[in-house]
Amino acid sequence: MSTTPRAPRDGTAAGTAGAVQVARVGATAGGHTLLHDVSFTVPTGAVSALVGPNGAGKSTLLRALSGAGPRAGGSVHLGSQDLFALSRRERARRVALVEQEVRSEFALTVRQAVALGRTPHQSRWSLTAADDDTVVEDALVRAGAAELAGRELGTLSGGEQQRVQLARALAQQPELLLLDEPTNHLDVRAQLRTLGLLRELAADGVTVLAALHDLNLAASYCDHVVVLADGRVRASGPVAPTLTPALIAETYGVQADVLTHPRTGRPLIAFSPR
Ligand SMILES: Nc1ncnc2c1ncn2[C@@H]1O[C@H](COP(=O)(O)OP(=O)(O)OP(=O)(O)O)[C@@H](O)[C@H]1O
Repeated sequence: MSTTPRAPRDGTAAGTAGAVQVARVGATAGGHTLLHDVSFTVPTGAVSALVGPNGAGKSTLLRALSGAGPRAGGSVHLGSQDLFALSRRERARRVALVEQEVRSEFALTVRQAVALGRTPHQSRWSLTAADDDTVVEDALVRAGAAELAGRELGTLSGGEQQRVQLARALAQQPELLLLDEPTNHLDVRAQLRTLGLLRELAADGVTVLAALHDLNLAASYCDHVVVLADGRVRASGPVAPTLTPALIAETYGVQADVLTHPRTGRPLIAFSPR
């Protein structure tokens, strides 16, 4: 078995079955409303970027969608499946969240940490399925973390930890992959490699939503964008018509010229202070 995702469970073709419909999702913490009736669609077969200024609510939203963080009302459907009608374990078989920080109370090797991604697929009676090791090795290779497999997690650099986090999520074989700033510790080559991998996963049928600060990375690799500000969706849709200079100015308070990349033909954003 490889980390190639499984076919959608309802038997319909990839491209429609795994789209995510987020409807009126809210979140509160510490007496503050962090998300206000957030609604948008994440298409499958494409990589979607979640962008917005610091404090916009991107991490809060990803945690709410995955069930890892608070959610106040609303619904999240993956295809026709209401994700919050599932048990936590069933949801973990379908949804993986790659967070910014690796948290572990135990001294784990990288391979052990990645193998934890298999937990939702293991039964109480037979803890390790025969093909789990293959899935873990494949995930390590695809995330560029194979050479780190024997290292202790706590000794890794930020960029190395980020690759391990991605490998753990791949080992989970999710249908929906949520990533919180998956490139923030990575050098430019590793950033492009990670975004390229996300595109491969999307082409294989995984629905991918990644919070990104780098709007040019989003414009180069993502097909769809959700723009969040002050806990509200300001815009969402295909990248080129959505990321306009006016929207960027209004959302980030900077002047932006949206050019056309001379080689790829995709949007290329040049910034200047207002
Ligand atoms: N437990 C909490 N209690 C009160 N406020 C919180 C809590 N958790 C998050 N917040 C606030 O909610 C807002 C959204 O935080 P969040 O981390 O989701 O933003 P973000 O868009 O991911 O930001 P960044 O780009 O800086 O990572 C911030 O203003 C943050 O301070």
